[in-house]
Amino acid sequence: MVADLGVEVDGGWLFRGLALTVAAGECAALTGPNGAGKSTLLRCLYGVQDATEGSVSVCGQRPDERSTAFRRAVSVLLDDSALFDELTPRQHLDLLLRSFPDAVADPVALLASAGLDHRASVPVARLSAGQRRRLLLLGATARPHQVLLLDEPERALDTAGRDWLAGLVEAELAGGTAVVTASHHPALVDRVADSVVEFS
Ligand SMILES: Nc1ncnc2c1ncn2[C@@H]1O[C@H](COP(=O)(O)OP(=O)(O)OP(=O)(O)O)[C@@H](O)[C@H]1O
Repeated sequence: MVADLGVEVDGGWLFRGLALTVAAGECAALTGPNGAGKSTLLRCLYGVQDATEGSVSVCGQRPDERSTAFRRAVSVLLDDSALFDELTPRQHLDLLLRSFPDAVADPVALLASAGLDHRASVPVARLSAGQRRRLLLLGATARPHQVLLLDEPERALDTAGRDWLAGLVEAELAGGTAVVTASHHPALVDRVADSVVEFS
């Protein structure tokens, strides 16, 4: 995935010499303090930020979020991932599944799995932060992908939501997805992840 990667910010190295390889069905967790560079690495992997040095290859491709082939291979939940306030969870999933006709997913079952069935027809603007997070995670996992990039997916989730998230990532791994996640969630870092990259 990455070799000898370095990102320089304001004349100093945020990180340098970073190597990371994640095989299909494996999960790498990125940990470390706020501001250490975890989100920056995820942005480099999705092609929305350039590294200063080193190489990045995801699914054999140079990351480029404008490339249809890349977007079909790599799904993502980043800091700035957003929803349409006026659309309902059901409308979001219908829209997504229309965009990816080969996605095998039942929106009713998906919403129920995330505990959102009773909020399926409520505009997103009226959902709680945790409910919006659950919908973003459904969106990221329902579309076709081989690689899943997650930035602190546990944010805003309650205890049950965090358990659901851990199960969701485990199911992704069982299905052969390669997962890279920045996380402070012990279940993801200590139990689910196959490797941990500690930022400092
Ligand atoms: N292109 C850039 N220009 C300016 N500053 C940048 C750039 N890329 C990253 N940074 C800075 O690098 C630092 C690392 O940010 P990043 O969001 O990657 O940290 P993080 O480990 O994900 O933190 P958190 O745990 O708080 O989410 C921040 O201070 C950020 O502002």
